[in-house]
Amino acid sequence: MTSTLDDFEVLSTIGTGSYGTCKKIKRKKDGKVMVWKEMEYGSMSESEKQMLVSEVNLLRELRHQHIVRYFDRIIDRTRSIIYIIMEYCQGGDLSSIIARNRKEGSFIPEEFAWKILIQTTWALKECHRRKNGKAVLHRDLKPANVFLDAESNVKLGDFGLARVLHHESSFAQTYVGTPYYMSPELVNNLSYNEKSDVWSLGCMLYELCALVPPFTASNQSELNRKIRVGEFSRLPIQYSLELDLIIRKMIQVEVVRRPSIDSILADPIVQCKQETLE
Ligand SMILES: CNC(=O)c1c(C)[nH]c(/C=C2\C(=O)Nc3ccc(Cl)cc32)c1C
Repeated sequence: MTSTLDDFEVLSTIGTGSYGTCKKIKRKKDGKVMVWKEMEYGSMSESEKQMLVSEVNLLRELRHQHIVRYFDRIIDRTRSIIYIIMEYCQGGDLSSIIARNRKEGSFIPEEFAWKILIQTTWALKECHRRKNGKAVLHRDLKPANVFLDAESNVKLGDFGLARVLHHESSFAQTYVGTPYYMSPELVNNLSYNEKSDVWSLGCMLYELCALVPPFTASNQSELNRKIRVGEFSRLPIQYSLELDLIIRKMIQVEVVRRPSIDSILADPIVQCKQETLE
């Protein structure tokens, strides 16, 4: 049965992302806590609206323990707002964790970094699996789009919608922030592919450990130059050679030398670390 706005009580606003506002809600009939992401679509073109609808339908099909669960959507045509109702992730997002650790001057434990690496890789593997012939590439993997449940397990969210809102007409209006994780192929205007998500995963894991992105600059052209060169500092010395090495492999400028999702999961160190998670 399709939900209506009256079925829910809004508890609080928990995030204002680049693609809309996230609110913590409670379903009145059973008290279940969820979230909805409000997205105003009035300024979208017809093709963007159609892409948004097909994107939401694609989200509906994806069911995985490390992907935020999609429950329903409500469309308020009088106010041109779509409400996407999804799973509540009590642990919040990785960007808040990075900001807190940076402020405290404390590094995250290595075992937590391995857990995020492994569970996010599993989530990307599911995203990249063909669904009705359509690959769902994340396109905007970053700490603000990776959430944690009450047991600090990864819940990948906001994927795919980036493809809709990156379209020129809405990109300029809604996209905020510096694209620190842009892959060399995107910088060089080449096509985006599964390994572009691997590049972003490596950048995200690097920032989770180093508390700064691998590439920083004061302007886009300098950032693009650094990304093309692909040189960055080793992780802080607290982290093992193995963790530094696998992240370094992901942040390879040459796509063919970058590991695939499957080869990351097949890595002996990852396999060993995964056993400790199970
Ligand atoms: C500081 N962050 C929070 O408190 C926070 C919490 C506890 N949950 C969230 C966000 C989500 C959440 O809890 N579930 C979600 C599903 C999809 C998307 Cl795009 C976002 C969320 C946030 C931003």
